[in-house]
Amino acid sequence: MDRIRIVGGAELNGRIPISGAKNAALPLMIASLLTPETLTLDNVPRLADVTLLKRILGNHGVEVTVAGKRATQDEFEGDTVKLTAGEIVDTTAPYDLVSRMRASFWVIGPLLARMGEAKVSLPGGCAIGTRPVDFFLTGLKTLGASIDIEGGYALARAPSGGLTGGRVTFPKVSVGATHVILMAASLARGETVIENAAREPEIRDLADCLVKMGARIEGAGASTIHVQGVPALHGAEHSVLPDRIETGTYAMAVAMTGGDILLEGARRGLLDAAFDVLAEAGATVTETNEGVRVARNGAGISPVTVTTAPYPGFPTDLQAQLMALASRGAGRSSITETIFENRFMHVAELARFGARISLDGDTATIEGVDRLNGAPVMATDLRASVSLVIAGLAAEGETIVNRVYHLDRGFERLEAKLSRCGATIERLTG
Ligand SMILES: CC(=O)N[C@H]1[C@@H](OP(=O)(O)OP(=O)(O)OC[C@H]2O[C@@H](n3ccc(=O)[nH]c3=O)[C@H](O)[C@@H]2O)O[C@H](CO)[C@@H](O)[C@@H]1O
Ligand SMILES: C=C(OP(=O)(O)O)C(=O)O
Repeated sequence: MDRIRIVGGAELNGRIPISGAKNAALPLMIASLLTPETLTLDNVPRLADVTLLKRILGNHGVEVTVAGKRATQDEFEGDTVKLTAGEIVDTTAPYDLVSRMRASFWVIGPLLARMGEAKVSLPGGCAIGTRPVDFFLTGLKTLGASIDIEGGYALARAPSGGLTGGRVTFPKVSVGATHVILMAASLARGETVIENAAREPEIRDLADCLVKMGARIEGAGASTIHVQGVPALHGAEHSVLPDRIETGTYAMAVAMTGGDILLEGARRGLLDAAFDVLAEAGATVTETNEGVRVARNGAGISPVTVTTAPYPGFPTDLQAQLMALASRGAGRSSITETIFENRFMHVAELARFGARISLDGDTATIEGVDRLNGAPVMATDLRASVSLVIAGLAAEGETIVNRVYHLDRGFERLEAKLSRCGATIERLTG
């Protein structure tokens, strides 16, 4: 099993290219199931989750071709992926594939809308909470579907005339359920109104692509979305938006190690809440026409008080990375996690570096320390893993991060991106 070895203590200086967003690429690829024509996606990141989704879509009959753009190892441009679901050959998404990635459950929306049926295993994904799918199922029922849970699968059927529009009001903001109802409603008869919709930029990105495919959607990016269903969608070309979580992660890294990094292609406006917190912590954040520049020179890290929230609030997917940063703060920080009930697995691992963190319910209190010391640590989920990398970069001495397959789900060529900025970081294979 691969591990990552880091020798910490160096500042980060230089440029880090930001990849296409995992959490946009996945629903965009799934949207290819809605049309028999070709959907061409540009700027698709090379990630384990993308590879797995290609397999899942292939199982349904989607032809996937990839045209990589990189001629040399130093080029970080994303892939162009063409997806053609000419014929859906299988409406079942099996357990062994779906259990490995939460987003694979989302095929239920387009399969049901286009084929009138879907049998999809209940999902897996990062172990950060119970993560039920009740909002998806209630929402699809509102569009007329019947749903049974049998043998660990959701069996969904549309009425004989297909799905019909309806008013879907989510009790709580859900990114995945918003993606799924958006896709299903695009091919339903009549109007669907989605209330308390997620406002994450990845929702807007999916909606923009669906509109290029012929969907009629208004309000994506706001809490109420109106969809007028159309009988069929067609092919389109779309470029995946930059990854705001990757952006925030490298921004936290340089805020922690010190130095000056240009996050190429990043957009500040996708991540205002996190950049505001970084500025409060002592980093300088400047938007340029090439991306976002983050620097911390000389000054220490100020403590912060942060609560995670749905967009435009501070993202839960940056909570672990912020905790790593706060562990070196000059004083007491407080971080409250409101999205997932079990997203503190990194606390025990950060303690191995000498971080002083105590937990009380959904709130972590972090007493900043003057130095962290490198240690062997274990990655537990995607964002927790990268918080350990950040801590390792700032710690004195050697850190070994075990179970790095979590990192490969969401961070493209992490070691290459960091080592070109002065970090001592390498992958130990086998
Ligand atoms: C692939 C992808 O885009 N993953 C992101 C997506 O996950 P995901 O779409 O799974 O997260 P949701 O927004 O659905 O989850 C938000 C909350 O709603 C709850 N819930 C959700 C659905 C449901 O049917 N019932 C229910 O109770 C969840 O357990 C959680 O407490 O948004 C999360 C919140 O920003 C991010 O951390 C993930 O990185
Ligand atoms: C939690 C995440 O992914 P998933 O929803 O696929 O588990 C994530 O991207 O941080």
